[in-house]
Amino acid sequence: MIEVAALTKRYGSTTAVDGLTFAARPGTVTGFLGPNGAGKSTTMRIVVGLERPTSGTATVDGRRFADLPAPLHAVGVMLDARSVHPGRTAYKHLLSMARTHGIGRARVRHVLAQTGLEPVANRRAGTFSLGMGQRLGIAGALLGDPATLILDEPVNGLDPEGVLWVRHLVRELAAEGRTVLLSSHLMHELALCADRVVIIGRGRLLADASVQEIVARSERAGTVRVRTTDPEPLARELLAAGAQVTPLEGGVLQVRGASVDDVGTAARRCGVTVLELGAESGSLEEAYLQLTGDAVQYRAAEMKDGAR
Ligand SMILES: Nc1ncnc2c1ncn2[C@@H]1O[C@H](COP(=O)(O)OP(=O)(O)OP(=O)(O)O)[C@@H](O)[C@H]1O
Repeated sequence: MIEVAALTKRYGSTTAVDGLTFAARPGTVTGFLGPNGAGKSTTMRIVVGLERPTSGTATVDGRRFADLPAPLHAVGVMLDARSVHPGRTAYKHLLSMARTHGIGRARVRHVLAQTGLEPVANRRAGTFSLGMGQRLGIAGALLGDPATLILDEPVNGLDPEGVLWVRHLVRELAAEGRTVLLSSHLMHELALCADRVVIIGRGRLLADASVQEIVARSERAGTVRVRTTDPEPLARELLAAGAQVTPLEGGVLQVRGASVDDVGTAARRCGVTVLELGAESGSLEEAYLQLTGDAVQYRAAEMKDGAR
C-alpha cells in the first residue's frame, strides 16, 4: 500500500508537488495521471526514496522507503526503463540486481520468462528495442516478488501485443492482492486496466476516484445524442419538455435531462426522422481533459510569460 500525505516538494521557486494526499491500495490498479510537469515523477521518486520531500510523507506499507528492511521485496519500481547498462545482457543485468538482494538465479529466469525476454536473455540491453527495454524494466520491478509495484509509463513503446500483455500483467498482479501504481498518458489503455485514477495538476490533487466515477463526470456522460434530418423542431419539443439541448454539427443534438425513449418519442411527436439515436457514456480522456484544462492552460501561460 502506498500512502502519500500532505506531500510537498519545492525546487527553488518551483512547487513540483503541492500538499498532495492519496493512497494506492492492495488488490487495485491505480492510474496516476496529470499533464506534463504536473508532479507525477517527483511524487513517484519521493515514494521510492530518490528525492526527499520538502514536507509531508510518502510511505509504502506504512514505512518510508529508506526504512524498509528489504526494499526490492516491498516495492518493485520501473521509473526509467533506459537506466540499464547498455553493455550488459538482460540476464546479467537482472542477475546483478538479484545478487545484491539475495535473490537466486531461478527467480531471474522466472521473471525473464514472465516478461517474454527468455529468447533475448543473452543479448546486450543496448541492442534492445524500446519495447524490449520496457519489458526488461518491468522484469527488474518484478524481481523481488514485491507486494507493491510502481510503473512509470509501462506501455511506452510497446507494440499492440505488448500493450495487451502489460494490461493482463497488471490486472493479474492486482488480482494477487498487490498494489499497482502506474502512470500513463494513454487514457484509453488506463481506462481498460485501472480500477482507480488519481489525477494531479500543478502538483495538486484534481481527482481520486474509480474510473467509472471519473468517466461519469465528463460532460458527455448521461446525455443522449440524436441525429435527425430536421433538428430545430425536435430541439423546440425537447426544450418544452424541460430537457437541455445543445445543437452540434451535422444535424446532431446533445440532450441532457431526457432518456433515449423520451427523445425518440419526442421525435415522433414532431414528425422528425431520426437517423441516429443513443445514450452517451463519455470517456476517461474527456473527463481528464476537462479536469486538467486549467492546469494545462496555467502551464502554457507560464511558459509564454517565461519566454518573454
Ligand atoms: N530536479 C528538479 N529541479 C528543478 N525542477 C524540477 C526538478 N524535477 C522536476 N522539476 C519541476 O517540477 C515540476 C514537476 O515535474 P515532474 O517531472 O514531477 O512532472 P511529471 O508530472 O512527471 O511530468 P511528465 O509527464 O512530463 O513526466 C516541473 O515543473 C519540473 O520542471
